[in-house]
Amino acid sequence: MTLAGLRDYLATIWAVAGGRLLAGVGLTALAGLTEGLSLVILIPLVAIAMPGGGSVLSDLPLVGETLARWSPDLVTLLMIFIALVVAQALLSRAKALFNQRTIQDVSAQLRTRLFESISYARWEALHNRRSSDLNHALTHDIDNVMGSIGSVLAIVQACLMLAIYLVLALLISWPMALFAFVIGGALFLALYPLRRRANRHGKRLIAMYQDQNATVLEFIGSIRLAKLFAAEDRQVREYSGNVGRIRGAVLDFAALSTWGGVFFQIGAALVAALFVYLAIEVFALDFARLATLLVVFARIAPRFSAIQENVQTFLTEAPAFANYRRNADHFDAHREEPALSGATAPSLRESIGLTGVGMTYAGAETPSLRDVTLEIPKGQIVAMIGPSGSGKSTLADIMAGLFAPTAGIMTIDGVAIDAANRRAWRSTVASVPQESQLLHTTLASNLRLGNAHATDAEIWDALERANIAELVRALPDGLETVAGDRGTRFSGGERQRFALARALLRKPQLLILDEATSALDWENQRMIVAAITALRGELTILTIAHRPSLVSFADHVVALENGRIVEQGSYSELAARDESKIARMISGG
Ligand SMILES: Nc1ncnc2c1ncn2[C@@H]1O[C@H](COP(=O)(O)OP(=O)(O)OP(=O)(O)O)[C@@H](O)[C@H]1O
Repeated sequence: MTLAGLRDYLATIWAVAGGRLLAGVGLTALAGLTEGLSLVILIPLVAIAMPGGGSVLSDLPLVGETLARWSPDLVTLLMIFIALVVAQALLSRAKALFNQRTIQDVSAQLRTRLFESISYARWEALHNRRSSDLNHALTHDIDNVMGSIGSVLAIVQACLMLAIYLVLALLISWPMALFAFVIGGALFLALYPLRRRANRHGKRLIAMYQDQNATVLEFIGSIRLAKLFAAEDRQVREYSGNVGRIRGAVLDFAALSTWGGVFFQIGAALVAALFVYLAIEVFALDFARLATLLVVFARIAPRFSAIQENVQTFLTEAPAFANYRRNADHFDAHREEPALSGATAPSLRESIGLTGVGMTYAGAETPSLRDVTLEIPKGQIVAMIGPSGSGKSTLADIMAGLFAPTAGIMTIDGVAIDAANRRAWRSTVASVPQESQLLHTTLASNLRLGNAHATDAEIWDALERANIAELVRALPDGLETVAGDRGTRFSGGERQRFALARALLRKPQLLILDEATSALDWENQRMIVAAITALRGELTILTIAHRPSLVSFADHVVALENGRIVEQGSYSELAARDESKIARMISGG
């Protein structure tokens, strides 16, 4: 993580949880103090048990004389001890809750913020991204950032506790305290190369999890395909290979990171042995102080290793914040402005115009559309035909306001569709794609995706128009029937008719059917065509089709080839011309 990255990381946490962080530090300090005092109380306790212990008390710096004068009895000391431990336990609990809330708040904010950035990004910035990478960014990356915040809090708090213990230890015996801290610090620094290597391993692991995530998502999306091609073996091999690599990497990581603990434990034991030797042989420390110092250091050692472990976790997990930042910035830079402002969609009263429209996809060498000029009067049904790859879907996406063309303009009654009103225009367009999906919820909720405020009467009207009302009426749960995962409860033709009903509920200014009937049998095609034909004059419709039966009802037919319009006219006019595309389609050429 670069310095600027670290500053950004800390500033982000501070912006969400600034005040609470300070309160957390305050609670930690209080908990540390009470814990420290509950240890110091050991000195008078041990002193009471020792003959002539009074002199031990009066030798203590700062509080010695007061304690010696007060000379508390055993029961009082024990009660103070218990009170301190109770206070410390309650303070530690409050601190843990504070920490958890800070972590959850930051994570909720980062997740929502990234989700928003992705949701409002222009389609150009999204359509080529692997969905598994987006999933990874929203789940694993943020989980890692949460983990790293937990370690930052733990590091800050452990440092604070160390400072408190250091003061206590200095009060008890400053030469011994200095000795222990210098050696402890040196041990910590000596383990730096180990931490660096662990960090590199951590980064490798993140990349592997990302790969695994992609494999799983692709697998789930293509189970049917794998079955059809009997390619389960390949998928299982790919997955198990990935799992095996992750297993190896995690074990390597564990082998490496656990060495830190081993070295630290051995180092701490050596230091403790040396410490006891020096305390007895060189500094001739009394038993009460030696025992208390040993207890204090016994508490300090785990804190040092906690810092060591948390620094390691931080270095492994904090790079995810850089990923988060890169993604959020990328999608923000492609934000569809003004996504949330009140830009209104141009209203279609006369015609949709395309003038010299061209489209070259990012990274593509040749344009997918060139110089398309077309006028679609309101209320007309326009059919688009052309071979595969001729640019039909690209043109439909531009007309739906999903993409901005890279050349030329699209107008509604002469008003240009641009960055400012493209999203508003899109919200008045409805599309029925080649294969419609339904969400795993009730039919009513699925249909209301088209129009959240649609009344039941409007829903039934749309179902009638889409030729599917009868089927819904026959279902025991009617509109409350759950569609099943991706709508598998219904056939492809039924799903298409639900999708058409959903599109109609939107009362769109333009309805786009992108090969909406191509996957259907004759009966289902007939039903959809009947539904579309009944909308003539009422809606402006763009339909993309391969078969003549699916364009014969159109008012106007446009043929595309290699991204250009090569022919257009009325169906009957084109059908009558021997050499026309339509004539060739009808004769099966
Ligand atoms: N995201 C993309 N990046 C690069 N090239 C693309 C992208 N999407 C489509 N293309 C290319 O643009 C051309 C037009 O594609 P498009 O999907 O519009 O054709 P189509 O006529 O709808 O084809 P089909 O009938 O097979 O669906 C094709 O050559 C395709 O490879």
